[in-house]
Amino acid sequence: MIELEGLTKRYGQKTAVDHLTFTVRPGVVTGFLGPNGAGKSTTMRMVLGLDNPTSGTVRIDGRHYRELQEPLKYIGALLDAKAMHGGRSAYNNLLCLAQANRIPRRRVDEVLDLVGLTPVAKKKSKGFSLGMGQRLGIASALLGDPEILMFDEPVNGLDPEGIHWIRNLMKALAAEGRTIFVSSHLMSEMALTADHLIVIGQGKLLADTSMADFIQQNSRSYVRLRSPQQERLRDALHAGGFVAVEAGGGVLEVDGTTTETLGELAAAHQIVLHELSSQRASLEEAFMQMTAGAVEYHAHGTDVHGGGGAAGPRWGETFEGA
Ligand SMILES: Nc1ncnc2c1ncn2[C@@H]1O[C@H](COP(=O)(O)OP(=O)(O)OP(=O)(O)O)[C@@H](O)[C@H]1O
Repeated sequence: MIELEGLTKRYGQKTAVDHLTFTVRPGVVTGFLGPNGAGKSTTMRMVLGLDNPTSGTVRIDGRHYRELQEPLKYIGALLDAKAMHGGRSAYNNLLCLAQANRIPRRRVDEVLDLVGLTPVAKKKSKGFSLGMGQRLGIASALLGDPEILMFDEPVNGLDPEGIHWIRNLMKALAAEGRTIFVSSHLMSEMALTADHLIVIGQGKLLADTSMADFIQQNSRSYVRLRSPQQERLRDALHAGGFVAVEAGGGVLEVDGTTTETLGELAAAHQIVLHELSSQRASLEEAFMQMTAGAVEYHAHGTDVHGGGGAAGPRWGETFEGA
């Protein structure tokens, strides 16, 4: 378990992390989400004692990182995959780490096998592709067989096969009862991986919620209808107490109902339908719209939020306790 209490980090005038209080629990994958510059990496560095908080505390199973003896056996982390010694082989990188932490040599072979790097174990890591580097970083995180694992943007720059592999690995580690904390700025990726979400924007906690609740609250579902008898359809919907919104191209959208209900309503009025479909707005869109007010670095001259802009609802207005 990782527990943050009022965790704050200031760099001069800049508050990178602002009174964060939350708990990362075992047995599930917890996604740590926020736009670029939200403070995710700074938070993770403080968890590992690599940065000192300005105020507040962070505890790993009740203790500060510095109080842990042989910390790799408690918590493993992938923060910067390039942190490895490029002139050493993958095997020697891991062996040095193992020896410094009194971890048996055979564990090096085990983790190399686990991440699929055995065939290139003797190759210098500076020649590794981004994906191989990520795998080596993950091998080092797993070396001490820790109960807690933390990954900072692990799928950055990976190909689909690599992304799939990391996703399944994290799920499998959580299923073993471990605490998995993984950061990303991509909602779509988190939706496939995480069971729980912590969302921050400009260093502040915006949401601490289960993925199921997040999806339920943020992905609008509606029914799409098209008919050559649009006027009659609109009247029938209105008479039935439904609010139909015109979406252009002869399409009507109706919230809060099902295709079954509307199909039967149309049949009862003998209205011909050319389309009757259930739709769900993308979670990525909802995330971008909701974090719009907390985005630090906007692209100039383009609307990076696909029209959502800062007018969308803000995080924290949607979630209690945020
Ligand atoms: N050493 C530092 N000195 C000054 N400012 C810093 C330092 N480290 C981080 N910051 C600032 O703190 C803020 C949070 O940065 P951080 O890297 O933690 O965000 P992030 O959520 O991990 O972003 P990204 O998704 O881009 O990696 C940013 O505004 C960043 O510029």
